[in-house]
Amino acid sequence: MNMDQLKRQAAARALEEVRDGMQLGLGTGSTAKHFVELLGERVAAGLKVVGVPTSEATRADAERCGVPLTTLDEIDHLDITVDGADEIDPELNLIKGGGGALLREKIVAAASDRMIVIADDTKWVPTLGKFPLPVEVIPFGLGATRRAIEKAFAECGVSGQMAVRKDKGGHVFVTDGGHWIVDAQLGRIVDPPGLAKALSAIPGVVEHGLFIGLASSAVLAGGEGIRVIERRKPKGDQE
Ligand SMILES: O=C(CO)[C@H](O)[C@H](O)COP(=O)(O)O
Repeated sequence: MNMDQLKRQAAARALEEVRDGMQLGLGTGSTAKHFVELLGERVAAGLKVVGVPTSEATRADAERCGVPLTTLDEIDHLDITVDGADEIDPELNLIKGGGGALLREKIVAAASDRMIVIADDTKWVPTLGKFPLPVEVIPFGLGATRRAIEKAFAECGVSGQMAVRKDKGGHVFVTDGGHWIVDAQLGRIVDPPGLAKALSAIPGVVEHGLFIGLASSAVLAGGEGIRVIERRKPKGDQE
């Protein structure tokens, strides 16, 4: 089975949790796209759900697949968000933002009763950090923001090269919110909750790709089948 088939399997397993009448957060990326497509098939067969997309790309996919959409202004909570991840550790802390949608993804995940992470099992790591950590920043004052980020890294025992993300054409990548992303090659993040807190305190940092205490479960598809890992601590508990 190839990687894409594994991603689709994980998406199909998460879909089993969806019930009629649910309000769903729709993630971004190649794995989340499988979920939206499979959800669209269920909607065509009569399932009643509404979704909040985490990016303009997912909005377009959901519209194409016939999934009815709403916003977090029109509804007061989401039952489940299903989204991919770039890395998942045994505490179900995540690195997200490889697709650049981390800000909306975090807003949507935080508004959800449950967040189910779907991935092929190569995303499962003992320690976060091999995947470059995305930090979404305001372009104004970027030099000052970068220095503050470096200081936060040093205080949290990590260091590494930082680069402003570029698109395929070599232009600065601009997020759906109009911000830029700095990707930091940290290698090994020893204290993800501590680093998340330090980055969140920096003026100029809009959001970062550390998702701490947000995932309720992870569905990992691999050569030997599907593993579902449940978070031990309640949602929002960062200790
Ligand atoms: O965080 C994300 C987008 O901002 C994605 O969930 C993450 O990059 C995983 O993507 P994929 O499913 O394509 O591997």
